[in-house]
Amino acid sequence: MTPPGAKNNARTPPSMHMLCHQAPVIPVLTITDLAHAVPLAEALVAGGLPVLEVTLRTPAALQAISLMARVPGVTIGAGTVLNPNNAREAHRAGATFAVSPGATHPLIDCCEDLGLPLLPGAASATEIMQLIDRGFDLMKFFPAAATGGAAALQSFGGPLSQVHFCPTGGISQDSAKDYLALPNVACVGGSWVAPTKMVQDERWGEIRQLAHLARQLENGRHRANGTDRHKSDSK
Ligand SMILES: O=C[C@H](O)COP(=O)(O)O
Ligand SMILES: CC(=O)C(=O)O
Repeated sequence: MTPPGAKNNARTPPSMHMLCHQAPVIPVLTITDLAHAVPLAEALVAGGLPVLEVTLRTPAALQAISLMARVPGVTIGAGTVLNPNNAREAHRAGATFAVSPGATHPLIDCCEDLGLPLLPGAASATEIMQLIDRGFDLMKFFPAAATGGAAALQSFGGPLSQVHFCPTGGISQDSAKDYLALPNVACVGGSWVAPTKMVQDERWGEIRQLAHLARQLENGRHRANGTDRHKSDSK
């Protein structure tokens, strides 16, 4: 239910749908060393994953977003956006979308004011319904594996079929297939394409390979979730 005082005009903008349909996987990145930001983004985009989420969990995150935003072909978003201040900082740094593990009305209102597309998180039918009330039809499902995985999303697809999801949390190259086969999954998010040790060791070629494998998950994506769908979303 929209509480008194909360604005009513938030919604999932068409651009957020388009981002989620650009590639089957959005890498979720936590950057500790700023020197890794650009080569990491280059490796991921070269492997076929152009939409990246940098979590605001490290002191380097905002500067990393600014640097990665300038890498050709990359669309950069901020993750772990928990409150209006996080949203404003991410927007100022150059993030073109925001991702949150949950959702609050102040965060939704702030992103709406900034014109910053938001992918809000939900993990239960009630949370999904509250976001539908705020106008959203595309959400993060977090923590995906721990909250019932693909089976839970399949069940939500019955009563809440108007909503599409980007499940994130505990997803691997293997389990991603089960999610992407569902008609209500737009894409999945995950850190497996940029493992911490591989980033620390600057093994960019291997990360590009992981991204390339993840891109191939496109082949098992549900037909309604292919690149054709976003054309109708953006009308
Ligand atoms: O906190 C979780 C991140 O959003 C991504 O989850 P993951 O590391 O399990 O892929
Ligand atoms: C986990 C998550 O949803 C985030 O960091 O944005």
